[in-house]
Amino acid sequence: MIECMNATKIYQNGVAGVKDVSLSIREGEFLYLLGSSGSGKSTLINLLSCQETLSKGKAIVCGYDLSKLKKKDFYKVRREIGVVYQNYKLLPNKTIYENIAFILESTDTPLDEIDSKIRRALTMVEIAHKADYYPHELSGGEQQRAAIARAFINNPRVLIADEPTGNLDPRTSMEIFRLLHRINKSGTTVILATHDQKVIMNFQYRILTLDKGQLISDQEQKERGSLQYDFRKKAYYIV
Ligand SMILES: Nc1ncnc2c1ncn2[C@@H]1O[C@H](COP(=O)(O)OP(=O)(O)OP(=O)(O)O)[C@@H](O)[C@H]1O
Repeated sequence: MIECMNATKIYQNGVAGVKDVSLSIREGEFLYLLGSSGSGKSTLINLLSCQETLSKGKAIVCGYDLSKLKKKDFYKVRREIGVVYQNYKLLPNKTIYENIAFILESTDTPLDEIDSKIRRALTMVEIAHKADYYPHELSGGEQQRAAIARAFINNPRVLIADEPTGNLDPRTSMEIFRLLHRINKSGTTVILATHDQKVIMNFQYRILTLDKGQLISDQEQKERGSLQYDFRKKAYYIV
């Protein structure tokens, strides 16, 4: 589904956002992208979702070779990849419903399908009753659910979440993690970037760790159990 071979991004100021990253992500995987601030998580996400272009190396995403893809065809990759951001990026002057409709209208979805698609997506993220609210009228967790519904509305093959719980309390964060896992169970590949190394989820997962733009480890965990949050230790753990 995603293959990177020495993928490198050098910004105009000479800083390497990511350097010689090689990895392979299979369809349906749930994986964490860990790394401290500045380690290159957002750069890698922006490369994979065609928000940035490669400086060197190769990346193949959903069958598209990004090193050869023309700018006019970037939308083909973007429709396969939904991205969720820490600060939600919802349009403030549109209701939640309109925020999602905006995406569907720009992809030529037939008008008679728009309403049912939006209702289904909002039901999936459990905020159907807030469809006509504006973003500022929602809690952080609800706004993130709306952002997930928006990213998911075109059934992308990959959902990438860049620090989706950075602004949320632990309990709400856990609800968002559970939601992402539900989405993964339905077959979507999920990549969750975070610098919170204490986050541990309750089923099979893989952790890629970046440091100074380089991939320094790639581990797979097969542990299963149920997820608990320890408020004293401020950590998630499996029981
Ligand atoms: N547009 C840019 N121009 C120049 N340098 C950049 C740009 N964006 C990121 N960088 C640099 O690239 C490196 C990786 O940044 P990146 O934002 O990918 O890290 P990150 O792991 O996502 O960090 P955080 O967790 O703080 O969001 C950093 O040194 C950063 O300063």
